[in-house]
Amino acid sequence: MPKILVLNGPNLNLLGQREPEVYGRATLADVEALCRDTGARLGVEVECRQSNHEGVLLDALHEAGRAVKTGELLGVVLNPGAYTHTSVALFDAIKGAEVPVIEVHVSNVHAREPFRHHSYVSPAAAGIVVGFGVDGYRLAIEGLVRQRRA
Ligand SMILES: O=C1C[C@@](O)(C(=O)O)C[C@@H](O)[C@@H]1O
Repeated sequence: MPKILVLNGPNLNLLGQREPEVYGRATLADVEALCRDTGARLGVEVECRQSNHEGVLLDALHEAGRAVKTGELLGVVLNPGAYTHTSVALFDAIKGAEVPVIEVHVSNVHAREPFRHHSYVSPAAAGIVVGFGVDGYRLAIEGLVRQRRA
């Protein structure tokens, strides 16, 4: 069965308790269950990982790039959290590993503080889903599967 990696970055382990007026009440476990259910409906296995460490995210993207080349992985659904707005290294990893990435943000970053308006990840992304709450993960998985099966 083809696979998708759902990769969550810093502070997303706090979903559900973290600023619920911005991010809602769903926990990371809820999000991961939603992702696995979405994958099951589409005939895709979903692996979920979360890290608060930039280097761990980079290593996961490099590994994902290798798995895409062997045909084992379709791509990555990535919520880079605050690294979205700071990390040239994430941009370089996505480009360098040649991994199809759908960037997801739970909140509408463009309606928030100006420092959230710029993303280093977006120019390297194959698609972007912003502002749909945690349902954005479902939309991103559906979009990635459609893109990769087209
Ligand atoms: O950690 C996050 C979460 C976020 O990526 C989102 O999902 O809305 C938006 C980022 O600006 C923020 O730093």
